[in-house]
Amino acid sequence: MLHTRTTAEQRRRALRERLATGRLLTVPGAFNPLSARLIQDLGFEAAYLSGAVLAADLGLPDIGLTTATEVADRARQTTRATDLPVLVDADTGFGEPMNAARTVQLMEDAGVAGLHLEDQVNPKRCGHLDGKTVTPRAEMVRRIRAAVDARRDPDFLLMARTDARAVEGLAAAIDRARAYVDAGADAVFPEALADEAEFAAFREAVDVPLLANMTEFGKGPLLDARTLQDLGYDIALYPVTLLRLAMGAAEDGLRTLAAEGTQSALLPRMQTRSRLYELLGYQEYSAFDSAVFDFTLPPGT
Ligand SMILES: C[C@](O)(C(=O)O)[C@H](CC(=O)O)C(=O)O
Ligand SMILES: [Mg+2]
Repeated sequence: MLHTRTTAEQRRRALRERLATGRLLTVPGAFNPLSARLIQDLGFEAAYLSGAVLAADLGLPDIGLTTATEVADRARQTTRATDLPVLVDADTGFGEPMNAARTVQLMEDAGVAGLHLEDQVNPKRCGHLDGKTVTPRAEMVRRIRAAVDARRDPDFLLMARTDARAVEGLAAAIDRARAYVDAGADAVFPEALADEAEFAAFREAVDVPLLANMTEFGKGPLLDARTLQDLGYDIALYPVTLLRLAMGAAEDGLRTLAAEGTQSALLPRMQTRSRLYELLGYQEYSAFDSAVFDFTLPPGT
């Protein structure tokens, strides 16, 4: 019902154990808490909270306008709706290394399983935009060390993202990733790699779990799960996929409604009331106390 069944510690452990299997973990981004539940219901084993999606959800571009507490609030809402481990996009850590430290504790308190911090300067921008600027390597190392020191649950996953590929080239990005691992990062997110050979080079050079960002309409190729598994990647991330699908469907639907004056033609594309109720667990609430409410649904709804 209202509650989930696992603790934050159990989910963090589950994510660690899942990563240790060496099998590719496919992680879709939830665009709201309900979609996190859908991700769980369809058998995925982790969900992502994207900075780009949260910003877009608020009608903002992904240029560092959202705050640590806004992200933590959404994270808490999300972890209440699913038992899956949730990985959170913590951008640059929202300021100085001490802000990154506070961000780690906020996210631990929000029940998430891990986060990634990137080496862009503040304010950051989407990793697939041009004109990014990265911090000096030593600054990012301080950011990571501060995050590691702040972490209270050793299973909380701290992932370092480097945006250096697009700024300083592949070799520099790899050097940075190694330095970030030495500083205590548990996993690495190499952003905006150009092709499969670059994915392979990164794998060759770095010893910790690696995340492949399969975001659409970006700078990199969309590699399928088999290819990523063969390349030795650990996480395939689909950060904005569900939002793009949902917004595409919403836009089409609005056009149809405006043109036809009724939504009737759209019904086959809609999630039905019964499917929504199934996802929300209505039956369980009703079984708990049918005096509170009961319901029957007409067939086909
Ligand atoms: C992964 C990412 O950081 C995100 O916020 O989801 C974005 C995704 C995107 O803008 O497509 C990024 O790659 O910077
Ligand atoms: Mg982001």
